[in-house]
Amino acid sequence: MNQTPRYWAVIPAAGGGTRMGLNRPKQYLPLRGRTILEWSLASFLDHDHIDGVVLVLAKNDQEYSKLPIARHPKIVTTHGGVARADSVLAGLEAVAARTQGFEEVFVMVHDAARPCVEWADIERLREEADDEHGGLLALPVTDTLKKSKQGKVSSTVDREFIWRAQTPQIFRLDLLMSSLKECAERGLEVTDEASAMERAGYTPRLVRGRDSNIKVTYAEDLAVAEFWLARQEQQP
Ligand SMILES: Nc1ccn([C@@H]2O[C@H](COP(=O)(O)OP(=O)(O)OP(=O)(O)O)[C@@H](O)[C@H]2O)c(=O)n1
Ligand SMILES: C[C@](O)(CO)[C@H](O)COP(=O)(O)O
Repeated sequence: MNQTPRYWAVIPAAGGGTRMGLNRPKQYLPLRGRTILEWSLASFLDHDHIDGVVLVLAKNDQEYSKLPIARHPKIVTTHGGVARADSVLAGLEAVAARTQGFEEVFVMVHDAARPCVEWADIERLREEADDEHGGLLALPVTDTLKKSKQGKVSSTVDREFIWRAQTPQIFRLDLLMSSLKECAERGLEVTDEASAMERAGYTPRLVRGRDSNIKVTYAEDLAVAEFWLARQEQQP
């Protein structure tokens, strides 16, 4: 049994991007000379500690094979499912098939729709959160939070302990797989990996991320992503 920890990335890219309101999945939209997907993959492909990247594509994906990145030796593809969690689980199974014989495998799950993630943040997350609890990039909220009832405020939420979850999220492969499978078996919907780990009793570490690591969800997010990428290019 090889005892050196190994690191893989899983990039779920099987969504349809319905909230963008366009007729193609948002991960293939152009942004500063590349697709959103290529930006989201870039820092993982450049990362020496990451052995491989599993890219999870929709079964009917027509676009990935046309990209130059499709020939990248570090990328393996597989097919996703109906919900994001199904796609992530498919990606984890592909990692498991390629890492047999390694005692400790960590996996970083990162949305294909977060193109502005920075290499340094991926590395900080890897260093700070590689125990059995894992961790995620996240940011404390800065707005006052209201709970609504029929369009009116029912209460104000104490924001002191509220953080916004981002990706990447890092977990031990075996623990994340079993946690996600358990949620699926119990019919529990989870919108990120940390939720599945929390339900299994773990306490993932919150590693401070950046405002720039946005998830491109609505059409207006494209200009924001463009702004952050331009700014990153200007930095030394
Ligand atoms: N069945 C799914 C659903 C989502 N995703 C991926 O999960 C990430 C975050 O999901 P989201 O922003 O919700 O993307 P979409 O599902 O594409 O968007 P929408 O909900 O607007 O349709 C994206 O990279 C998306 O491709 C996936 O791999 N498989
Ligand atoms: C995983 C995630 O990006 C963390 O903020 C988010 O939960 C994905 O949510 P979506 O509803 O699939 O866009």
